[in-house]
Amino acid sequence: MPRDLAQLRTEIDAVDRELLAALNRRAALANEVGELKRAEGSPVFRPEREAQVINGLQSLNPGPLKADNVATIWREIMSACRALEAPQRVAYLGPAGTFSEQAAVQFFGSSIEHVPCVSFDEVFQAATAGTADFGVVPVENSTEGVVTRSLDLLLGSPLHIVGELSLLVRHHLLRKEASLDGIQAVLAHPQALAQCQGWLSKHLPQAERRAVASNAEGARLAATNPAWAGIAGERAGSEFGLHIAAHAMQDEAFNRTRFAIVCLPQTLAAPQASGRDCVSLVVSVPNRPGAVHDILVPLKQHGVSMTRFESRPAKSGQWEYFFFIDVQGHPSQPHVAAALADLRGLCAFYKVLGTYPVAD
Ligand SMILES: O=C(O)C(=O)C[C@]1(C(=O)O)C=C[C@@H](O)C=C1
Repeated sequence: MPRDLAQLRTEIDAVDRELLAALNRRAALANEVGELKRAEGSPVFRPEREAQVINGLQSLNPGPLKADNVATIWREIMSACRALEAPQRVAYLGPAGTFSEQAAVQFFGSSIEHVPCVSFDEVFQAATAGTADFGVVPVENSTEGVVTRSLDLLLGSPLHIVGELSLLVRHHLLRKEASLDGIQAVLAHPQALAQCQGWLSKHLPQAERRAVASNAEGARLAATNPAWAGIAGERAGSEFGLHIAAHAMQDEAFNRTRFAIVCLPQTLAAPQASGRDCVSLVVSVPNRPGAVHDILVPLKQHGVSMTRFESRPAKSGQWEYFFFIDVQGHPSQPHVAAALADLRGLCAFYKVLGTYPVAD
């Protein structure tokens, strides 16, 4: 005879009790790990170990839970265990509801201490001064290209990149009404205004476009005036009690933003090779013909793929540039180490920004 709803729920309750007991045994073990780490002064967050745990469980998973669910659930379990070892403070461009906050939670899980900042500069300052353990900053958008301020800050900062995350960014038009009627101004971060410019020109050609410090700030202001709308994600909409007047109005359906996770070198050693890694560098070359071409030759000679090549003015007034380069691989691989050593010899300035596993 098939079991009825009450019987099934009784069984679910029993399984939940087993899960609760098992999770608390796990948390107690993590507490002990935390004591060991405190005694030896080593970092709490070990992304390569967390990746191993998730990959191991996914390969053992008999279903019906999907592999993605296994990853999401264990990311949260490990986030909670990590927080027992020591709270991890993560700085990002706030206020609550920004895509940067979403990226922070997606990378670290939700058991973090939030350090919302008013600018990317403040995110770098917080992580450098030690008021945050990590910073999360956008570095590139698939529609608008590089986030120049983040690159400029990376160049001059002691922080290094220890991870990245690629977030699907869906912008919604948020306001106190669910319609487009009577909107006089649209308030958002300049990046979001740029990512939605086609839609705005078509649907709200008369509305003023007003740049504000963050999308969540635009949403917060839109909640104070019915003639204003913000552009932000769902998180900001629910944070400020706004309606979605237009859904996913970004010009590119698959609009993604890449975020870098940064910290001081002593907070986290460069991750060991994961098998799918990347080295981010910033270099400058002597001002002579062919110098840019020359730095690419070692990569070709040693068979190393370059996945990014971005230039930023050196701000010397001399038409000199810094080049932000990402190459595939890990310095523990001899061909990568050889290519980087040769490249370094050709540069007037050479700085490794970080070695980390690439995001999906
Ligand atoms: O294995 C460790 O080093 C732990 O601290 C345990 C644990 C976990 O919960 O599995 C928690 C935090 C680390 O980032 C990695 C894993």
